[in-house]
Amino acid sequence: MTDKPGVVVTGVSGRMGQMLVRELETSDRLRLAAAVERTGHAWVGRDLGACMGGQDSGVMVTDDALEAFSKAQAVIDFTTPAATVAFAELAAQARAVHVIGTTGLDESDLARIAAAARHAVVVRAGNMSLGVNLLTRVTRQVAAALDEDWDIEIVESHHNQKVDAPSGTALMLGEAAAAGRGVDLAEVSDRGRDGITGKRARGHIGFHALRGGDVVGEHEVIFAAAGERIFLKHVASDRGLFARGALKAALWGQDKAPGEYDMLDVLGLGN
Ligand SMILES: NC(=O)C1=CN([C@@H]2O[C@H](COP(=O)(O)OP(=O)(O)OC[C@H]3O[C@@H](n4cnc5c(N)ncnc54)[C@H](O)[C@@H]3O)[C@@H](O)[C@H]2O)C=CC1
Ligand SMILES: O=C(O)C1=N[C@H](C(=O)O)C[C@H](O)C1
Repeated sequence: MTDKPGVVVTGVSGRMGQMLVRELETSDRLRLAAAVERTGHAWVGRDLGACMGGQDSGVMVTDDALEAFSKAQAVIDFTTPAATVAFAELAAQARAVHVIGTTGLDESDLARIAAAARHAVVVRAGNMSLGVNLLTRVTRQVAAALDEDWDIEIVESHHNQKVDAPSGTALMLGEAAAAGRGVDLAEVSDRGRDGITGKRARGHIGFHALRGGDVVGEHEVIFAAAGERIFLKHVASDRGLFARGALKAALWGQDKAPGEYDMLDVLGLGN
């Protein structure tokens, strides 16, 4: 028996799921309690270690999320919006800390997550890295210091398997820029441009998504004015970065009151 908090990894066969398992293997603060995949997935019912190409680990992959969550203190979830909303309700029932990395969540998904957070701790961020979260702070400061003579454009690049755009990180950066300017992002957001779009609207924030190869994640905020430009850029070259951030959040959440938190809270970067 161990007193390390137990973690359930959902979407365990995914890019982030497998990275989380690898990080948990070497963690001296947390342990893997269970591994969840979607019903019908080839890994369900098999030993996780063997599925990942190694020795049997004694952890069987399951599609019974509630049963898995009831054995753990935290759920780390990088899956899909539909799965994440369902898991938020189940994690709240199990009173497990729910760390959400899933992106592409819409307003109704966010409302259901907020409802679940009345009963349990939820930590949600479109990016779990220290660098990006720090970049949101810097973006907000720069946007606050500049007026609308400075056009703001956000460019993101990801691998060719990514299914949502703009990325969760790009939206975090857009929210930060809008907050710095004191405007509502929904009212000034321009998503890509195509055709006869007309001139750029003053004060708008543009988003552009590149997809290709195995790019882990790159984000750039460009402030462009007459005669000069400022570039703020973050490059992620290792998904382990996001997994380690998620583990930190799972541990941080253990003694917190129910509610919704983000990585700025976890990293102590303030709001
Ligand atoms: N916040 C952050 O720092 C990061 C967020 N992400 C986000 O995490 C999500 C996953 O990314 P990847 O791992 O690259 O995707 P992926 O497609 O490799 O993995 C997703 C996994 O979820 C599983 N899944 C889907 N529905 C499920 C269900 N109902 N129950 C259990 N498992 C289910 C899939 O079978 C798959 O194995 C995306 O939304 C991505 O944008 C990715 C990296 C970092
Ligand atoms: O899908 C990914 O891979 C990533 N998704 C997150 C996002 O949407 O910003 C974080 C990171 O950029 C990798």
